[in-house]
Amino acid sequence: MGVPAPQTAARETLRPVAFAPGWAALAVAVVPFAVGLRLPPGLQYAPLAASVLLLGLPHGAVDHLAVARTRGRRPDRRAIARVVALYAAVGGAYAVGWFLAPAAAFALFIVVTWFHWGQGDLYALVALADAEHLRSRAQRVGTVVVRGGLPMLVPLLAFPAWYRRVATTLVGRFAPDAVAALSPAFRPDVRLGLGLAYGAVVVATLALGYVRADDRGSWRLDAAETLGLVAYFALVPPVLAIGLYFCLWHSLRHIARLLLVDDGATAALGGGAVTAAFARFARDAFPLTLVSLGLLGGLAFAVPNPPETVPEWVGLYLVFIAVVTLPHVVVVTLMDEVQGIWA
Ligand SMILES: CC1=C(/C=C/C(C)=C/C=C/C(C)=C/C=O)C(C)(C)CCC1
Ligand SMILES: [Fe+2]
Repeated sequence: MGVPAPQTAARETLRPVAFAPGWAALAVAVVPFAVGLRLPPGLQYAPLAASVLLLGLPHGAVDHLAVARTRGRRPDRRAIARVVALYAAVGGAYAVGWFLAPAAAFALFIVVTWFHWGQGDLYALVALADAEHLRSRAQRVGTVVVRGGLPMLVPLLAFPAWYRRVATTLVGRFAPDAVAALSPAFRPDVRLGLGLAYGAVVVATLALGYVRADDRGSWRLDAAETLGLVAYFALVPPVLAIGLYFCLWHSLRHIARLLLVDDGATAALGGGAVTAAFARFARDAFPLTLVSLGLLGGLAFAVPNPPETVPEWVGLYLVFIAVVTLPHVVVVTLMDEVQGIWA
């Protein structure tokens, strides 16, 4: 992938900012659980709650500008209107789907997040970490399956009861009994089968990358992150694990990507002004983050069983995230296309 010259310096500045906080936070979070301590459940919801304003929700609130910028254009009214229409049509249809078939909508949420978080990490590897070991499209598809499966499948294998509880909370805003349709996914034999198939894809993808690598530096990074995340999602209870990962891993990497298509931010980063670049992002993301909060409040009134407890509010928030993630994935896939991430 060709990187335009002004971006080279910006990328150098951004790389540690995009990667290090995620590595550090996840490594620290593993420690108490690895030595057998427990954290109060109230605390475990904190990162997901914080994601409403910090990094998480805002990382998608620049979608209306992102496609045009990725194409090297200034986002004009028509470009913004197209993205708003995409959100209304795709997000709107999926929101209706949650009311009509909540269990199926939940299953789709997991599949879509699997793809989306996988594609986010593929970008980080290819464009930020210069992963030259990922040469073919097959390897890149394998990497998306591997990286997305870490947050979506490993918790199902390690913490099925938590997973079911969260599924029940989301589906329960609509139809409490509907969650029974998801029961097969929690059966030990089904989980074992999924775990074995997934393990085979992890081993095959990493082995192929090892064979194809000239200089093994980027392969080592890929393998270390993958195995580190297996340990992380196997040890840290999922609400906490996903809350931290969403903010400091997925969203931070995506914000770094957004800064690299914003000429003003790229210029600031080229001069080492990291804070100024992130301030530009915050300014761009602010209006639609506010709109999102309004829509989330509206959703709370619209669902048959409005949320009352913190876990139920977090469940409703996740339904809202699901609805906005589907159009967000279309935007990010267009960015992938323009930037040749799957080449
Ligand atoms: C919290 C949680 C879960 C699901 C979280 C999901 C699916 C989050 C998706 C977020 C997205 C798509 C953000 C946008 O980039 C699981 C896996 C059921 C396990 C239990 C805890
Ligand atoms: Fe995202």
